[in-house]
Amino acid sequence: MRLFTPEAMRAADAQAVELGYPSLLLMEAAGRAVAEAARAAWPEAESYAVVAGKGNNGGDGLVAARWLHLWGREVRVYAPEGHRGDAALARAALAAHLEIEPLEAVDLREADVVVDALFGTGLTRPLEGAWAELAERINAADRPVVAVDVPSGLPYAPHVRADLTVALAGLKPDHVFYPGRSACGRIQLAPIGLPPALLEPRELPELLDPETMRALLPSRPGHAHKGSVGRVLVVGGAAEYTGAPALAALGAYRAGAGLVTVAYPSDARVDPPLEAVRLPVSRWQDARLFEAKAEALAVGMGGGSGGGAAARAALKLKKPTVLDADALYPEVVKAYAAAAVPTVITPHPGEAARLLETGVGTVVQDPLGSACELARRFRTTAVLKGGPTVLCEPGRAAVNTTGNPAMATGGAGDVLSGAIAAFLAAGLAPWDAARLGVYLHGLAGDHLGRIGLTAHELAEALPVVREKLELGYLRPYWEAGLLSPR
Ligand SMILES: NC(=O)C1=CN([C@@H]2O[C@H](COP(=O)(O)OP(=O)(O)OC[C@H]3O[C@@H](n4cnc5c(N)ncnc54)[C@H](OP(=O)(O)O)[C@@H]3O)[C@@H](O)[C@H]2O)[C@@H](O)CC1
Ligand SMILES: [K+]
Repeated sequence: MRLFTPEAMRAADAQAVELGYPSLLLMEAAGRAVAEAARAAWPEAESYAVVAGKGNNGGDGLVAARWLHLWGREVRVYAPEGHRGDAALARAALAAHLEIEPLEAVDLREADVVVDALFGTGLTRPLEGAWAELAERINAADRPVVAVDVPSGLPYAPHVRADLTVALAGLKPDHVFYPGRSACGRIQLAPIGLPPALLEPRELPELLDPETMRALLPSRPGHAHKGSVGRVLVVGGAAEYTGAPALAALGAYRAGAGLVTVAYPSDARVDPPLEAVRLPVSRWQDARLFEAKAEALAVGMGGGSGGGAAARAALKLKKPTVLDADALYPEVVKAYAAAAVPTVITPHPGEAARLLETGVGTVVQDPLGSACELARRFRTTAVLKGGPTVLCEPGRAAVNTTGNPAMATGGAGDVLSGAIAAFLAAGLAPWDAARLGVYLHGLAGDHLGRIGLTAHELAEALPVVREKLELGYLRPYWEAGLLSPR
């Protein structure tokens, strides 16, 4: 599954038409899918109000109105004049059954459900005047709202707030990024007949789904031993951050590492898990660091002001490395790129801004663009943490579909770095280790769910959700009937 920009969606649509697929069939499938989704979501509803706009989103609404009417529901339809193309045909088909009232007559008092078909992906600017007023009225009516494709007005304000959004053909940024996502309510993806080949353009970001992630899980052969399934060296810790390396070690073990060694300054009271090998060093150039048995490293967590020095020392091992927190300085990450060491960097927006020498606001406003700039500038796999976490490496990008705001808690990032390092150590390429680590970590957060969860619990939940994934129990959130994780 890919994340479609409105332009990419239009391009797929146009390609289907070029291949000979009649565009009216797409609109018919879209409108009917909306009607079916509304009927399934509110089976008791008898009366509907369909508020349609002047473009194809409105056309979809007119098709939905016809089907709801044919199924015996009470339907009032409000739409402006002047539809063109397929929307005009949808209007003609509806007009054979029902009177279409002007938008000035909108009355939502008798409606059990409101269908919002004002604007979809063709919106080019914020709603104003009468259009803005209509969106506000839909919200004020306090009725269940089903949005056609996207809640009208997004990504700007004002916009409709829906209970159910029927995403047509593919998911778009407002179904995935905030604030759009919180205005969508439940999200249901409706295939409308586009040929599957048009729905997987490789240049668009991938939305992580359970099936793809399951295929990445490293296998555990019967003759496995602790030295054969991936050993991780965690390098970090400082006087004031003693928990971070311990949580990274726990994350690595809970993601399946065979052996974890934790190297930390001997004057810091780091307390690694009982199962870890301890490597207190009085200086980062200690020879024992370079002899540590590990196939991958997690570096920088809780490193404080010594994080850069720790990362420079760890670079000498020349092993695949996750760079986090106090290792995330431009000169450090550039040194790894220059040494051609495979890296995954895991910044939060503040650290990403530091690396890109820009403001946090810029990063938050365009997470995908920022992650891709990090990947390009530092020749690395970039994991930009957030809601949702996005990933990029030169030539490809992905958006995570698991996780929730309860995971905004101290130490959660350390667990993630440890988990990604465990997958690197198991032999996965940086892109696969990063995607799998991020996906499982979010899944652990969704499994725990409640605000107040701790990083420690996140690590503990990793084997539980891994098993669910392995057994094929999971479905992507956009499949019918599933709640989007906020
Ligand atoms: N595979 C697919 O993708 C399929 C997509 N389908 C559907 O098509 C939808 C996209 O349809 P669309 O392109 O006609 O755009 P839509 O959102 O109806 O609005 C366009 C109109 O709004 C206007 N306008 C813009 N901003 C405005 C503003 N602020 N305030 C006022 N007016 C504004 C703009 O004109 P403008 O004023 O900019 O000249 C234009 O007249 C998509 O979401 C899906 O529902 C399906 O039918 C089948 C297959
Ligand atoms: K809409």
